[in-house]
Amino acid sequence: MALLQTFLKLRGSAQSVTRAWGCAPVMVGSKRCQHTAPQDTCNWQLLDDCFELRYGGLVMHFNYVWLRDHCRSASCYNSKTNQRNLDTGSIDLDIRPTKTRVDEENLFLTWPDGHITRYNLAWLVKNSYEGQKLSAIQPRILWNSEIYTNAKVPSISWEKFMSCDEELKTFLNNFLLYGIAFVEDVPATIDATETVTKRVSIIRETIYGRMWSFTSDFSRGDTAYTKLALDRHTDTSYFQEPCGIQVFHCLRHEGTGGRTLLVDGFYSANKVLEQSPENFELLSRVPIKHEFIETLGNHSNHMIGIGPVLNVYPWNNEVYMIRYNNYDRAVINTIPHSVAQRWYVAHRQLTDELRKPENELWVKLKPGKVLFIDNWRVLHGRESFTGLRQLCGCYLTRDDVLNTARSLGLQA
Ligand SMILES: C[N+](C)(C)CCCC[C@H](N)C(=O)O
Ligand SMILES: O=C(O)CCC(=O)C(=O)O
Ligand SMILES: [Fe+2]
Repeated sequence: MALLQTFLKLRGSAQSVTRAWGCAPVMVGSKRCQHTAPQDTCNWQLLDDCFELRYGGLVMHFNYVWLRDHCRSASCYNSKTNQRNLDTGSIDLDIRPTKTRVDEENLFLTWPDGHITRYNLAWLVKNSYEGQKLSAIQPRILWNSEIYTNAKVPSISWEKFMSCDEELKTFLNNFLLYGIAFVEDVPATIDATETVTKRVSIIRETIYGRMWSFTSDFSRGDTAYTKLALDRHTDTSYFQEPCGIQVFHCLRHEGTGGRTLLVDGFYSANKVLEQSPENFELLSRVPIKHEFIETLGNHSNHMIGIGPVLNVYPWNNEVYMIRYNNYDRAVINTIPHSVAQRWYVAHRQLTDELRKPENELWVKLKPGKVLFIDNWRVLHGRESFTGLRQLCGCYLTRDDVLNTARSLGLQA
């Protein structure tokens, strides 16, 4: 759908696209393609190092080995298992097609051994680098407190959530768009929290257990197990793959304070990108370490995670994960002194953005209200509190949550 929109948006500008040809065309062709707009033609050229295709307002370049590798014929690709049969290692790296033909909907290439590949033109648009570059892997709505509040995202109630797939789909759609979502009226027990969680996906067991429930008893070597305030952070930044989703359910609180703070890390990252691309680049290129060291009675834990603060897809600069935990950030020894100052400046800019009061969403978690947080995107924190407060929850594996979303027809 998104691609189709891109496609439609760009089509009008096709005529104005100009480009200096990289190398002398060997062969050119042109075909009016009836299935789109009347004047939507598709032009192609066999260049020395790639096949150039102009179609649907895009100028696309396909490497020849790529084209051979992506043959979807029955002998090259098993469409029952969606797996490649073709041995990529057997393709001549200097391969070129011997014949090219285009009809209304398809491109046909004949290879030196006589094998013919048919590519649907819309498939090529969708799967081209140029097409991919224009669309987001994950469409999102970046938010500050006002944007999120004005969006009036509805909470889903437990009964409907458990019984109706459409409700689960709405919930996941909101979760993917905003990075947070709530289920209300859940029985205030660990079991019910587990049930509601399993409706979404598979629980990720960690050093904290599967389902956990904690109070301020300092049973683990971490500030979370106290009554102290916690500044905004992502959890398990010290895992090589930080947990994708965090679930919180406050089962009881007899006291004051203890509100939960939520901040959209991608909103702030985007501000850094807009204001200072160099700072964004530093935060996305320079790897740092996070660490968790804990000594329990007869057992100890030492976790280390290495990666940049901002993890981005290099082809479109889309952020897909933020690691931000000033408590758990380890000694920095992965940055040469010549870069350290600039990195701290960049980190400060991101910190300033994350700390702007207008970016803070404060919620008081009450028994019955289960919060799902995208731990790769939305930072959480808490206000200090008094009295007995019991919080339960768990982590989810990200791949499996996205899998559920895709199975319901969502883009994830
Ligand atoms: C959620 N639970 C209480 C189980 C664990 C808390 C882990 C806290 C740790 N500093 C981190 O940020 O990962
Ligand atoms: O107590 C809270 O509200 C959250 C503490 C925390 O950051 C955590 O458990 O990960
Ligand atoms: Fe946390």
